[in-house]
Amino acid sequence: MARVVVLPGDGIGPEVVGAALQVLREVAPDVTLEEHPIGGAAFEAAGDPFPPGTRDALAGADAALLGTVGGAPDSAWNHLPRPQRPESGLLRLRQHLGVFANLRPVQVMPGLEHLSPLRPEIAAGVDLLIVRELLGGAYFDPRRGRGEDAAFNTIGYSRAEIERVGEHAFRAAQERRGVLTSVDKANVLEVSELWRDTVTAQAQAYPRVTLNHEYVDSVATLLVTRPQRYDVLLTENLFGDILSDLAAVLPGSLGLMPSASLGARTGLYEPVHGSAPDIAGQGVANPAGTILSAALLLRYSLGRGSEADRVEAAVRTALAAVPTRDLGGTATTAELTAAVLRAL
Ligand SMILES: NC(=O)c1ccc[n+]([C@@H]2O[C@H](COP(=O)([O-])OP(=O)(O)OC[C@H]3O[C@@H](n4cnc5c(N)ncnc54)[C@H](O)[C@@H]3O)[C@@H](O)[C@H]2O)c1
Ligand SMILES: CC(C)[C@H](C(=O)O)[C@@H](O)C(=O)O
Ligand SMILES: [Mg+2]
Repeated sequence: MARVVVLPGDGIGPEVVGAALQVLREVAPDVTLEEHPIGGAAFEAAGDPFPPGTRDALAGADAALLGTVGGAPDSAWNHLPRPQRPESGLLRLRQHLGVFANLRPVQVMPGLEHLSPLRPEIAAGVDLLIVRELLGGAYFDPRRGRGEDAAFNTIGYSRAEIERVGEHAFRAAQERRGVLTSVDKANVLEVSELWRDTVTAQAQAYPRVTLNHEYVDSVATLLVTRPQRYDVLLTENLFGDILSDLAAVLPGSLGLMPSASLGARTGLYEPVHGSAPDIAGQGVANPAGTILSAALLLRYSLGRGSEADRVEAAVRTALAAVPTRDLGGTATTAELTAAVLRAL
């Protein structure tokens, strides 16, 4: 029987995960859901943002569903030694699982164009996928350091690291509209030169995919002015972090953005947004990104594509009927969740 490890985390994490669990229990009642602490909550409980108990629970699990980690700007957590901070717990979780390919789909769902702050002719029909490398680059490179008046980080990638995430992007493009845009800064960075060379060589194996290379600064503009030109975007870790928050403008809110992190037996599913300390505890967070992440979990880790389709359709219906506050509506977390459950 399938087993999913549930990691609510901090801030709005428990609120949005609570919503997704209601949906999962409805469409997949046979799946075992097991909650464990992560992030600041785990630091408070166990002195470690990724405690051994949570790590052990992941062994043999089919998937993990994560909420969010991290505190407000003035949180004491931000002054802990870096390995004890909530965000380090999340990075260690990703590394422990070995999930190097982070898929962040961005869709303006039919009938929900009005939720985008962009003009309808720009937003309508947008359906793109950001494939973000998740275990390399500046985030994990050991060549880093901080002195009193100087500090440095390094963006290092090996050909093998680029190839393995590239494979996910090429395969996704092949199954979609066949256009892959590799995002880099090859006009300035050597690491981007290697990225570009590697992806170009890989393209030989995917004759049905058209490969383009674009500079990340230019993509930042085109993503919100001409988003319909993109199908799959492949990018390194830090560029992908930034571009995926920017892409949230397209559907209308960070609260709508799901993600799937793949590459290992146990997939990790989490919304793209953070712990939103400004609205945490108020019951107004948009749970759609987490519910849609649960749909990705059903599709990719549990092989239940039809249930995933059902959940996605229900979210679309619910958002059209009762948009949450981040989308200009008034629905609370509970009201949107109830609407999703009704629409299933
Ligand atoms: N994956 C993660 O766990 C993750 C991701 C990003 C940031 N963080 C952490 O979260 C904390 C806050 O970061 P931040 O403020 O830069 O980013 P954030 O994504 O938490 O919030 C940015 C803005 O978007 C809003 N927002 C985000 N999610 C929403 C939702 N579901 N519904 C409605 N509104 C939503 C917030 O209210 C806020 O105004 C920090 O500690 C940061 O390190 C965690
Ligand atoms: C919280 C942080 C470590 C994380 C990241 O930078 O990967 C987040 O911003 C994300 O996008 O998932
Ligand atoms: Mg981010």
